[in-house]
Amino acid sequence: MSKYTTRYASNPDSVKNYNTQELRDEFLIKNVLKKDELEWVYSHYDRFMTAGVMPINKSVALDTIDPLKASFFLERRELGIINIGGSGIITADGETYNLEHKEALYLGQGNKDVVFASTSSDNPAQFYLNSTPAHKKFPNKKIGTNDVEVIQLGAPETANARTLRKYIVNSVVDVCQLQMGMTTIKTGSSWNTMPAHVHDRRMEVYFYFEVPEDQAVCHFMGQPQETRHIWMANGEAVISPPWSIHSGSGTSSYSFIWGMAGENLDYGDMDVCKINELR
Ligand SMILES: O=C(O)C(=O)C[C@H](O)C(=O)CO
Ligand SMILES: [Zn+2]
Repeated sequence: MSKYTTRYASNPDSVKNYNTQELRDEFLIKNVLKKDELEWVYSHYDRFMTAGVMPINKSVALDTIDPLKASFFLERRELGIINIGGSGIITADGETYNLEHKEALYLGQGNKDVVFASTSSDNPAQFYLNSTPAHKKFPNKKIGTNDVEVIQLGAPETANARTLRKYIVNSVVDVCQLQMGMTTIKTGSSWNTMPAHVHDRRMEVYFYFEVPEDQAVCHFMGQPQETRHIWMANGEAVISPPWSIHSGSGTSSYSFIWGMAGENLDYGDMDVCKINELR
């Protein structure tokens, strides 16, 4: 049986009074990638679910969990998977998908038997998973590195030069509400998502990886005039409520996977904050 914990939605006025530990308990997801098991974080922001699995000694099945009250996990949900490890194999109702490093898979509503495996336990796959409620069945689709939409953002002068890769967006794959992609900060830059933005229409989760040992990312959250920070280590994720900015500055370069869900599928629907008006 897969494990899970629940995170309820919080009011921004209450969050203003949170101390460091309370902020971390509410929004930080530690140690996302679990060996040989799935452990979900079920957020009540848009009922967005986050997990990560490294199959090493055995393959791992996508079991349903009690809060879904569903006979199988994808009965009323869709799932996005990005592999940040070695070669992996995902089977979904008899179809096999081979996912190499930094390839992705979208699984639509209705897939009953889903199993995650690694090609080699010496270099296991590391599957990062986001799932959202779905109202319609769309076909499964593998997103290889050539299918991804790539954009360059920022500049070295403003310490925010980065490459953004859109994997699961509606110009690449048909989805109900899930969007996922990956951003890599270029060497010498530190900032992601600066200028920062909010999108009250959607919540978002950032999963930081490729953070070198002994380095960290300082993630900024909160309403634009009430920001707070959470220090993040490699392999940790953070929940961003719809009312919150989500931006980070690392002590080195790093990558992160962003996943979001909510009212619309318009990636560009963001309310950008003026840098010198942030507080
Ligand atoms: O570096 C960036 O900018 C991002 O990666 C932004 C995220 O994609 C995002 O927050 C989308 O709403
Ligand atoms: Zn965003």
